[in-house]
Amino acid sequence: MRRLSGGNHLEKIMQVIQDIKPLDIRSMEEMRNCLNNLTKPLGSLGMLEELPITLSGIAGHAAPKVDRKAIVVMCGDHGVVKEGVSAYPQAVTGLMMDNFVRGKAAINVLARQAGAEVQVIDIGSMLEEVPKEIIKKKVRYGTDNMAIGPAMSKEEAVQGIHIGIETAFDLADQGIDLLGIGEMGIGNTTPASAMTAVFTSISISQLTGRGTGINAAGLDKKIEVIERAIKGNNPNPMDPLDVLCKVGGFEIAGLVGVLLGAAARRIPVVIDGVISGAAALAAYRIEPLSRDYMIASHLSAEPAHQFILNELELKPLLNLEMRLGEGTGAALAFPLIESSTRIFREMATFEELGIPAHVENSKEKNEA
Ligand SMILES: Cc1cc2ncn([C@H]3O[C@H](COP(=O)(O)O)[C@@H](O)[C@H]3O)c2cc1C
Ligand SMILES: O=C(O)c1cccnc1
Repeated sequence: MRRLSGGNHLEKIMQVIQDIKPLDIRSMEEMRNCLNNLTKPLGSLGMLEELPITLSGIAGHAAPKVDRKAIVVMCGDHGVVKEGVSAYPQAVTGLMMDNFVRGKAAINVLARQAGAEVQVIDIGSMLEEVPKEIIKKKVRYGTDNMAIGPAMSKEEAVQGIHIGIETAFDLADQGIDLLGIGEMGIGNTTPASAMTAVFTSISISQLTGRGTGINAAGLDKKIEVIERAIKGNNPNPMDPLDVLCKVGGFEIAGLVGVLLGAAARRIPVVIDGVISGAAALAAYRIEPLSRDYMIASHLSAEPAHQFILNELELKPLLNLEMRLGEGTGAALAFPLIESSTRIFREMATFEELGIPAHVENSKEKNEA
C-alpha cells in the first residue's frame, strides 16, 4: 500500500485500502480441482477455466455466482479539449449522457443483452441540467486544462475516488455480484495516455492514439499537448494521487474509487478500454492487491491499452478492435464470465461418467 497525501475523505480511503485482502488460495485450489475433474481434456477451456478460479479467490468460496451484474459509467469533462485533442466537441459528453438515460447508447444495448443494469454518474460533466435518472455527484464542471496546469486539485481527486468507493459500496449492498466500469468524457483518451506514460515511462508517441478518430496532424498535436502537460505539471510516478490529479480526470478518479471499493468488498470488476485501464493502473499503484479483483474484458485499439494490460499482467478475453469506451467491452465480456460459471455448475465429472480423469500420455501429465 502506497501512502496517499492530502484532502478530505482521505481517512475513509485509507481504511478501504486496508480492507483489500489477497485472494483466497484455498478456494482457488478447490475450483481448480473441480475443473480438472470435468469431462474435458485438462485445461482445454483455456481462459474460461482461469475465470472461475479467479472468481473463487475473490468470493472466498468455490461456488462463485455472477447473477446480478452492473456497469458503472462515470461521466466527466476535460479542460484539455480546448487544445484540440478530440475529433468531437465537448458538448457530446452531455448529449451522450442523455442518450444513456434514454437507453439508446451502445452500452445500453450491450448491457441489456448481458442482463446488466447501467448506472450513470455525473462526477464532473459540464452539463447544467442533469437528467433525473443520472446520479448527481459532480465534483466540478469539468477539469482544468492540464496543458497549462493541474487538471484537478488533490482534494478534488480524493473526492472523486471517494465517490467511486461509495458507488461500489452501494452496489455491493444491493447484492451486485459482478461489476463493469466505463466512462464518457470527450477528450479523455488524452489524460488516459498521459497517466499511462507517467506510470510506465513508455514514450508518449508510442502510447498515444487517435481516440475518437483525429487525423495525423491532430495526433501530432495531441502528443505535443501530453508532452506539455507532463513537463509542466511534473507528476511524480511514485505518487499515484499526484499523477491522477495533475494529468487525470474526474471520471478516472471515480473509477479508481470503484476499483478500490469493489476490491475491498470482494466484488470482481471488469475493466473496459484505455480510460478505465488508466484508472486500473492508478488503483494498482495505490494498492497492488486491487489488481487481483480485476478482469480484463478486451484489448482496445488505442495503443496505450496494451501497455496498461502488460503492466497489470492481465490478459484480455476479447480483441474486437474496439475503441469506444462507455463500458462496452466489459458488457461484452459478461456473458463469457457467466459461461465460465455455468461450466463448473453444469458439466459432468469423469467419475459421474465412469471413466478415468486423466489419460496416461496427456500433455499436462508429461510436463508435470
Ligand atoms: C458519440 C460518442 C460516443 C462515445 N462514447 C464513448 N466515447 C469515447 O470517446 C471519448 C474519448 O475519445 P477522445 O479522447 O478522442 O475524445 C470518451 O468520451 C470515450 O468514452 C464516445 C465518443 C463519441 C464522439
Ligand atoms: O479504449 C477505449 O475505451 C476508447 C478508445 C478511444 C476512444 N474512447 C475510448
